[in-house]
Amino acid sequence: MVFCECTNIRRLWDNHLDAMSEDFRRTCDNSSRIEQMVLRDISYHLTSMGKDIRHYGLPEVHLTEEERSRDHYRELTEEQNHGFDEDHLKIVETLNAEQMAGYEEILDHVLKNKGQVFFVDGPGGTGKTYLYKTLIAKVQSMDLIVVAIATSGIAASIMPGGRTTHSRFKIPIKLSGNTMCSFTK
Ligand SMILES: Nc1ncnc2c1ncn2[C@@H]1O[C@H](COP(=O)(O)OP(=O)(O)OP(=O)(O)O)[C@@H](O)[C@H]1O
Repeated sequence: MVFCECTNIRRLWDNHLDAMSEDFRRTCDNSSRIEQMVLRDISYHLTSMGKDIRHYGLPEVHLTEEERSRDHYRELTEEQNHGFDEDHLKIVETLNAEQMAGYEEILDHVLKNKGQVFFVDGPGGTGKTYLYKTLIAKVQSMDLIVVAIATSGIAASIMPGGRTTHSRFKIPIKLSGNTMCSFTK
């Protein structure tokens, strides 16, 4: 629906509604409520890719105002709800001198609200992710938002709450001169 130019989405809907309803049928036996559940699920995924289900000619999805505004601030809500691992806070006690220097420098900028780009470099296995983990936990423990992103899925998956850059910032696959990302400020 998002990346291909489907000519008949309504037919896709008609053909696959039954299969898409399968999980929802376990908890509900009212067909119109099940249909709404499927639509909400599709809407959820479309919103995460910067799209609006109302533009696809599917049956109307009944979202409350609260749900609509929640979806609008969804990235924010997601990042706020990650929670952090208490054990990761303790990592700071085990950092080596170089990791600690990076930790203190980066955290100092966070605490003083000073914008800065840091580039943490080192051969594989020297503790970069280890450092990120404790930094992420520390900043989240202060009720601040951390957007943990990486260019590859594997790198993203080893960071707490990590997402690929393309997914988090909704970077379009096809880029042109006026392409824009879509991320809630
Ligand atoms: N200061 C430390 N004390 C104890 N263990 C550490 C320390 N720093 C790193 N490690 C451990 O070393 C291993 C490699 O660290 P990590 O995965 O953070 O490296 P990396 O630099 O991110 O590697 P890569 O570049 O391959 O992703 C991990 O098991 C980690 O727990």
